[in-house]
Formats: sequence, structure tokens, C-alpha cells
Amino acid sequence: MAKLSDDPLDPHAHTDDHVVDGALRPPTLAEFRGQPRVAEQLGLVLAAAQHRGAVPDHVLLSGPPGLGKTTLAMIIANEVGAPLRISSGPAIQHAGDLAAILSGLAEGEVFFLDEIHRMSRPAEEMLYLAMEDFRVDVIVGKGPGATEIPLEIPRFTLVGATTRAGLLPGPLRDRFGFTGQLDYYDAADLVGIVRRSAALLGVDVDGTSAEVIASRSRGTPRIANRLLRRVRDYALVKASGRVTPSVAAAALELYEVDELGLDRLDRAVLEAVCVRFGGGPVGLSTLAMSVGEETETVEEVAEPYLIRQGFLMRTPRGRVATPRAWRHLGLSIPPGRADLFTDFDA
Ligand SMILES: Nc1ncnc2c1ncn2[C@@H]1O[C@H](COP(=O)(O)OP(=O)(O)OP(=O)(O)O)[C@@H](O)[C@H]1O
Repeated sequence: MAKLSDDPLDPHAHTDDHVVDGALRPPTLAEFRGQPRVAEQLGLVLAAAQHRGAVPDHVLLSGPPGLGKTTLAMIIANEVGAPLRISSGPAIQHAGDLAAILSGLAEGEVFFLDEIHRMSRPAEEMLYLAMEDFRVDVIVGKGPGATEIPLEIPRFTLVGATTRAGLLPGPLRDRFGFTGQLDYYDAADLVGIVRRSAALLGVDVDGTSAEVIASRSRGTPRIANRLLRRVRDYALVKASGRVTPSVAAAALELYEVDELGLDRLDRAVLEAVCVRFGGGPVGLSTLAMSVGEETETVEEVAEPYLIRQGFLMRTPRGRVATPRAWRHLGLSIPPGRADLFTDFDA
């Protein structure tokens, strides 16, 4: 579930900036940058549905937070000219909650269900029937006298979003006509997103400054937009509103975001593994305790990026630092450990 956080690099964090975030969402597939394969495939699904005069197939979008799942759901509704209804798995704990939403949909409406993997089991089973036959069975009464009354619902397009497609039960996954797996954005696409957002915010950001911001954004548009706003603020206060590459770098340094996109927590984690625990292996809860953070924060916010960047490894015995971690911290690998890394380019 979205949580409030002021960590500029937390991809889950929806700070009060999310009001601005909404204004930065591309409204059409043509304006959506990056994810070329998903965008093309989705475009085809929508165009084909329009040709057939039918409601588009159900769409499942999976991938890490902040990569554009909600944005794509809004684009789908916009492209087919249908209203959009938004809910999330944790908000639907009873099958009745789902029946109420589904029976209240307009014909052709797009129903965006975020965190679909966190829906309750009875609601999930009701969804199977709704997706396939546009029908729900409403149970009336209790105990032996309870009866199921079939209720027809309008044809709709379900757009399910999940950070982990693997957590969805097979029968649910199979009912989606199209699955789009979103991946981290490459630098060129992020530069494009930063420049588009800057124009919408009325900030002048040249290509090189946009690169400085993009390269520290962890491949995530939500982070890129957030860092852009921090750079804009810094430029306003300290540089008469002019964003140059050095102003962008100075602003991000002030917010403790380094040139690889690592923040204070990431570096604290690396330092703990390398220095305090001699490179590991160290268990997750010990590691979290040593940096004064919740286990979930270390596991969900810091670790995925550190692992993806090759700074950290997860092993059955705990977290282990790679040679890159020592190098990034400006430390040399202790003599006793160097032999462990003969497979790496140290
Ligand atoms: N391809 C894109 N082009 C431009 N901006 C984008 C793109 N993808 C995402 N964004 C921006 O990033 C922000 C986050 O996107 P969005 O809310 O759609 O992510 P999400 O995957 O739904 O995240 P979560 O699962 O955490 O809700 C949006 O405000 C949007 O402005």
C-alpha cells in the first residue's frame, strides 16, 4: 500500500507531491515514453478492440513501484474514451465489496485494481466469474438457507496491477488477455521524461542537466519527477531559477543522492555490511537493526537497487557485499576477503 515517506528515492513513497505527480502523467500512449514493447502491444490490444467495437481484454500490469502502472491504466481509459474506476486489493476484503463495485460500473468502464495480489480469497473467486462471464453470484442469507443469486454486470475492462506477478494464482493470471511486464527505464527514456516534466512545471532544464537527474533516478519515473522538483526548488532559492548541470548535481548532493542514485540509507547499509560485518554474510534483521531501520524498509527500499547494481548479494546465510561496494565507499577490500572474489573484476 502507498505510504507516506520523505525519502526522495523511495519508489513507494507518495508524498504530498503526488498532486503534482498526477499533472505530470502522460495522458496518451503517444506521450508515454519508454517500455516500447509493452506500449506497442497494448496499443494493438486497444486498437483491435476498437475495430471490433468491443470492450478491450483484461490487462495485467506487473513491475516495481513508480514505473507507470497507474499511468497506463489511466491511458487505457482515456484511449478508449471510457470512465475509470480505481480501487486496490487491500480495500476489497469481502466479496460483497467487490460485487458492489462491479455492479455499479458503467458499460465499458475501465476498472483499475492496484495491488491485485492482496485481495481476499473470496473476492478473488468472485472476480474469476466476473472477468469471464460478466456475472457475479451474490449470496443471500446465511447458513443452510443461503442461496446464490446470479447477477449480470456490465462488460468492463479490468486493469490489474501488481509488483509481483508471481504471487497471483494461476487461474487469475490466466484470465487476463494481455500481460505487460514493466521494467526499469533506460537513461535516454528517463532524460525524455525529465525534460517533458520540466516543461510542464515551467522549469528550463537542458539535456545535460536532465542527464544528471536521470542518472540518479534508479530507472524510475516517479523518482525522476521527485528529484526534478528538488532540483527546481534548489535552483529557485540558490541559482535564480536556472538549472545547470552543476546546480542539479549540487541540489542532489544536498539531498544526499550520489551519482549512482544511492542515498543515505543505501550507503549506511553498504557501510554496515562492509565495515561492521566485515563484508558479511549478515542476516537481514541484524543489518536493519544496525542501520536503525525497519526490516521491510531495508528489504523493499534499499536492497533491490543495491542488488540490481551489483553492490550486494543475497545468499542463504545472509547479505554479502561485492567488491563494487567497497570500491564505491572508497575502501579497499580487506586482505582476508579478496580471495572470495576471484570471480569478480575487483
Ligand atoms: N512512461 C512515463 N512517462 C512519463 N511519466 C511517467 C511514465 N511512467 C510513469 N511516469 C510518472 O511517474 C509517476 C509514477 O507513475 P505511476 O503512479 O503510474 O506508477 P505505478 O507503477 O502505478 O506505481 P505504484 O505501483 O507505486 O502506484 C507518475 O506521476 C507519472 O507522472
